Amino acid sequence: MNSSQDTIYAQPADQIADFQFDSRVAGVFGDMIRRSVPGYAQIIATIGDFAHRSVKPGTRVYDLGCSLGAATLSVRRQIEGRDCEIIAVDYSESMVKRCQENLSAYVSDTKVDLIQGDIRDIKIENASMVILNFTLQFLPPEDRILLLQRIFNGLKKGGILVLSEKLRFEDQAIQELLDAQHLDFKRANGYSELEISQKRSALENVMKPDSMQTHETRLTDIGFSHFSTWFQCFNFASMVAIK
Ligand SMILES: C[S@@+](CC[C@H](N)C(=O)[O-])C[C@H]1O[C@@H](n2cnc3c(N)ncnc32)[C@H](O)[C@@H]1O
Ligand SMILES: O=C(O)C(=O)C[C@]1(C(=O)O)C=C[C@@H](O)C=C1
Repeated sequence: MNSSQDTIYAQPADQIADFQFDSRVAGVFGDMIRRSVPGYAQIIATIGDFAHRSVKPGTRVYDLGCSLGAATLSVRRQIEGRDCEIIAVDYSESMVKRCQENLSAYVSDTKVDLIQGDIRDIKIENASMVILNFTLQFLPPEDRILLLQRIFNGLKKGGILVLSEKLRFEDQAIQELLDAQHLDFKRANGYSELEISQKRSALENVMKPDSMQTHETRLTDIGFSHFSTWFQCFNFASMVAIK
C-alpha cells in the first residue's frame, strides 16, 4: 500500500488541533501506523490467518474503522471461494476513497461492501468475524459497550472478534515503563521529540485507551465465551474473543 512519509507534526505549531482522520492523515496513514504501532504488520497478517481458520462459508466479515483497508485485504486473500462478504466501514471520506483504490488494485471473488459511515450505525448480522483494529479507542468511552453488544448479537455462535488497542495500565510504574518503551520505538522509527510531543497533544482528547482488565471484563460480561490476548508489545495489544 503506497503511502507518503508522515511529517504532519514535524514543524512547530502555535496550537495543536485535535487529531482527525482527515485527508492529510489519510495520505500518510500507512507510514504513520507502521512507525507508531509496534507489531502492526504482524497483527495485519495474523488477522488474515484468523480469518482463514474461523470464517465460515456464506457468512460476513466486518472490518470496523477500516482506514486504508489493510485488514480487509489481509482477510480477503485468505477467504477466496467461500461465498463470503466483507463489510468495511469508515467515517472518513479520505480514508474510504483511498481504501477503494487499494481494494481495486487486486482481483478477488470475495465481495467487499465499502461503506462511508459511522460504525455505531451499521447493522451487524450473519458475522463469523468482526475486526476492530485500533478503532474502539477512538469511540467515546460511553459508546463502546453498546457497539460491542451489537457485535456480539451479530456474530454467529463460534464467531470471533479481533480487537486491537493501545492499552492503559492501572499500575503506574508499568504505565510509565511501557509508555517509555513505546516512545523509544517511535524515536527508532525516525520521529523527533517535537513530532512525538505534538502528536501526543493532538491525541489527548480523542483517543482514550482502556486497560486490559476493562476489555476482558466487558467482553465476558457481554457474553463472549472465551477471551485471550494473542499479541502484546509494550502498550499495544490485540485480543481475540469467541462467541
Ligand atoms: C487507527 S485507525 C484504524 C486502522 C485500521 N483498522 C488498520 O488496520 O489499518 C482508526 C480508523 O477508525 C475510523 N473511525 C473512528 N471512529 C469511527 C466511527 N465512529 N465510525 C467509523 N469510523 C471510525 C477512523 O476514521 C480511522 O480510519
Ligand atoms: O499512541 C500513539 O502515539 C499512536 O500514534 C497510536 C495510534 C493508534 O494507536 O491508532 C494513533 C493514531 C494513528 O492512528 C496511529 C497510531
